[in-house]
Amino acid sequence: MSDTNASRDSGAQNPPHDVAVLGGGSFGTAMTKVLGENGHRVHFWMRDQAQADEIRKTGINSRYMPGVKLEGDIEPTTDLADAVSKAEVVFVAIPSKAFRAVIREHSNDFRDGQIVVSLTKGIEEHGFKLMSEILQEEIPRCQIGVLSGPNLAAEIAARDLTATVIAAKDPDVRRTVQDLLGCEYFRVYANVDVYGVELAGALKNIYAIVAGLASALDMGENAKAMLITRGLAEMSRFAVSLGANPMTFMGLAGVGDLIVTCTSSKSRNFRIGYAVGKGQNLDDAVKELGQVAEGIYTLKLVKERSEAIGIYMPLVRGLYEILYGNASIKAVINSLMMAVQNSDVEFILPRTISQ
Ligand SMILES: NC(=O)C1=CN([C@@H]2O[C@H](COP(=O)(O)OP(=O)(O)OC[C@H]3O[C@@H](n4cnc5c(N)ncnc54)[C@H](OP(=O)(O)O)[C@@H]3O)[C@@H](O)[C@H]2O)C=CC1
Ligand SMILES: O=C(CO)COP(=O)(O)O
Repeated sequence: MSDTNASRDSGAQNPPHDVAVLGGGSFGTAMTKVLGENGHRVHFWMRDQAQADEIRKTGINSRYMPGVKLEGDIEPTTDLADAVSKAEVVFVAIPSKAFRAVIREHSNDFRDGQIVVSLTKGIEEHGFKLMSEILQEEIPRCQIGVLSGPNLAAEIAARDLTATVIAAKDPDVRRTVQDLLGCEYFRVYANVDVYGVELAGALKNIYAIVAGLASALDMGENAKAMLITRGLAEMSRFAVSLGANPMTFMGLAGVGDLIVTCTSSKSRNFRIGYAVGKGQNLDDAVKELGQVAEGIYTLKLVKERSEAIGIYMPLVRGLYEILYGNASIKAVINSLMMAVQNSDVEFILPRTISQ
């Protein structure tokens, strides 16, 4: 598949590069599309040979993005070592549950100084590790970045105007990723708070589930605004206690991503919450979704961790009781509404500790 000229008019002003995208799901496909349209040669790795064959033949990933045609110099492959060896920059969009295993199996294929960027918004079960920490452990000789923001895959694939954040310690990594991805419909802002950007992307999935529940229950607009804003207070309280910069939560990777996933049924996490709010059981909702909803795993890990370190997260606790403890939604809402009335912005007015 090679149609480089068709794509050079899409806004890319930089010379073409060889890049790799690992993960053939919705987000890997969306980012492959941006990179391909920007004129880069994309070594697009997935584990399913039939899927790679289909993309090579038709340009379409019908399982994850039906009707979306990938244009440009796209090389679908099931050979990860080959994809990585040819790439200057590697983007990883593999769900958090499989992330370490895939990287570890191929750790020798990465080169010294190669830029590796995680696109994954999740947390590893054992040790509460974020994906950039896994990359640091498995391929420490690489330069690592994290891309996160309000980035619904389907909208990016439709070339809807979108912005995201590249977080990396090294300014060259930030600039390289901005140059590779930026175009007339996709803007890449920079941040140096890697931990905050990455944790924000994982945490907001929990509140997207809460928002889906609220939508299923036909809650009013006031309630939706309350949930989003208190979600922001709760996730930033937790993240700051672990070392994130509170200001990151005012940016695209914080409040930006929270807004998009809490207000859109295009979010898979929102859809899970909506289904449960309509009475469907969690397992059936996940099966029916057929794609990853990281929030259901993140919820468990954050509940455990917040309790271990003594951080008050009433929405996390309430959602956990609904999804995993069989609590009635009505009882949880009542207990949240009747809790001690407290500080709005606790970075200005500290919370009253009451429990
Ligand atoms: N979709 C979105 O809008 C966005 C997603 N993200 C994040 O990107 C990450 C990936 O999500 P997304 O692409 O949407 O997920 P999807 O559910 O759309 O696709 C999952 C992909 O991961 C692959 N996969 C699953 N297990 C393994 C494994 N063991 N080894 C190799 N590949 C595996 C699947 O392959 P197979 O089909 O063969 O099972 C499939 O290609 C998530 O962390 C998500 O939060 C971030 C921003 C936006
Ligand atoms: O992270 C996302 C948008 O920024 C995608 O959210 P979902 O995984 O809930 O679809």
